[in-house]
Amino acid sequence: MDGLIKICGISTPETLDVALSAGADFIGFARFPKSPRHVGLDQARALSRQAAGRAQRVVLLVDADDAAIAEAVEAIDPEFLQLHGHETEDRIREIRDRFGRQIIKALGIAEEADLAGIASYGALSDLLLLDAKPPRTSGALPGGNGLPFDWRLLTKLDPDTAFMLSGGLTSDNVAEAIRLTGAKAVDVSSGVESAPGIKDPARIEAFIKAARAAYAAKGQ
Ligand SMILES: O=C(O)c1ccccc1NCC(=O)[C@H](O)[C@H](O)COP(=O)(O)O
Repeated sequence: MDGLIKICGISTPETLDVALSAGADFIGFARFPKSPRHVGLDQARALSRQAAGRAQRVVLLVDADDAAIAEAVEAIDPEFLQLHGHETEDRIREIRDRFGRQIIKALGIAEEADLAGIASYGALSDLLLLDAKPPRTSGALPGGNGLPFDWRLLTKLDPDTAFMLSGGLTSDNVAEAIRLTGAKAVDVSSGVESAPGIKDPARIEAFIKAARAAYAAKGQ
């Protein structure tokens, strides 16, 4: 896992094309109706076909039941399921075994104590996503809030810990985030948007260019 970039919350063929052409490694499709990035099944099916073979397709789910996972898997045929809720270790095992897809488990980080979950969730995940904890305000989304956490917390981790970093990343701060945390994969949503749910082609290209340059500077 080296030098990877995920663009999350893609919902149009035009912005998908920009992300793929700019070299995104992962494309995330949100299946969470409260999200401004939520995609319907038919829309997701078409976008997934467009991305097939060009990037890893990720379905983002929040505490989804089996029926919701099954319909997303049927429509999108994703390589990865991203679990962005309060899924327990047992539930993650069950989802992995039942649906046979690679797992990205998101873990919210706000303070040092939150790092405790990294070992156990990391062992159950193909990729562990370290994201900012959502704000406590009512109606806040579980992710995609454009808020960074204190990246210095991650400097306490064993340097061999593999994780994907997200939360408030932009083309302006992604190089510093990679340099400081040693992240070998980064994920962005709000930072490549002009408004919630509206992806901006120029920001997608700028983000991918900045992340690639930062990885290259580290020889990745
Ligand atoms: O993006 C959403 O709308 C969303 C909704 C519910 C749960 C997770 C969500 N996004 C997860 C992601 O993978 C985002 O890329 C990640 O949280 C970073 O978001 P941002 O800080 O906006 O870049």
